[in-house]
Amino acid sequence: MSRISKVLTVAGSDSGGGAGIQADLKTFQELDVYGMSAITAVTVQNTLGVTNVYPLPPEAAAEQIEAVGSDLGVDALKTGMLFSAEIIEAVAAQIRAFGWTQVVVDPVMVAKGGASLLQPEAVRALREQLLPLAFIVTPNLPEAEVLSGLSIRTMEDRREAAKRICAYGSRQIVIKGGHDTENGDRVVDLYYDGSTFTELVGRRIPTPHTHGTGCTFSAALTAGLAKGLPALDAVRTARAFIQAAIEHGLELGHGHGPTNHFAYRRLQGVSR
Ligand SMILES: Nc1ncnc2c1ncn2[C@@H]1O[C@H](COP(=O)(O)OP(=O)(O)O)[C@@H](O)[C@H]1O
Ligand SMILES: Cc1ncc(COP(=O)(O)O)c(N)n1
Repeated sequence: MSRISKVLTVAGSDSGGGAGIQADLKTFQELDVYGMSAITAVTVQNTLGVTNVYPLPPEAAAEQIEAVGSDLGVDALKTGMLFSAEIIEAVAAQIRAFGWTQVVVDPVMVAKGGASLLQPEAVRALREQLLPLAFIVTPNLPEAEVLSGLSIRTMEDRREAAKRICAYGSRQIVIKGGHDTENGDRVVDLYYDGSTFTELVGRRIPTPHTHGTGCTFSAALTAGLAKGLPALDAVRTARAFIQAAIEHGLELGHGHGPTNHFAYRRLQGVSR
């Protein structure tokens, strides 16, 4: 077998299996990369919501990253739920120490049910410590508003927010459009590489089962980068992966169900 790409997720655990570390590892597996994890927090969560969050000590995140980085090696990594400024600082310090550049920052702030996954006072650390290390940052619309300080109504607002967020140091950005219900039957993600904007337009699937869409998207993007895809191609693959996963949602649980991580591979007819 040719050399397998190695991918690390630094994120929170979702006991329900649809978001966080669990979504990331499933996505990595489906995209034929070797998945590793550094857990930052354990959430008590199902499709109905998050009922508790147990953050781990910042050293726990740092030591897990050190363990995999020093032994197995990391071709690309993503960050998800980081919860506190102290964990962000510990994670950023490891990324700097290893000199990793293929870094996808998914600036997770709030779960779909409304529970906070990032302390409000940690936003500054996210902007100042982590964004300068990001190859691509992937906020949803509410996260883009917090990071840019702008209220985003129009595509023009979104482009301005993208520029402002990139000014913190991220090389590229995708502002995801899942929360924008003004676009009718379209969902539009906006990609910006520091000079050019690209709108990725997909069909909006009318479903409540979108738990873990952001995690899954950023995990697929990270897998693509690890395999050496150019950034925009990795973004397009991640869009296709999440589109299939939402379209063939599993309808599990009694609330916002998870997406279907098997769907993309099955639709591609890829066999291993
Ligand atoms: N109903 C939907 N139909 C199709 N694509 C969607 C839908 N909801 C979200 N997406 C896609 O899923 C990804 C995650 O989007 P979003 O919901 O904005 O992020 P988050 O899960 O971080 O809140 C994006 O690529 C977005 O376009
Ligand atoms: C542990 C954890 N991390 C992230 C999310 C956000 O999920 P989404 O991808 O739906 O925004 C979540 N609900 N739980």
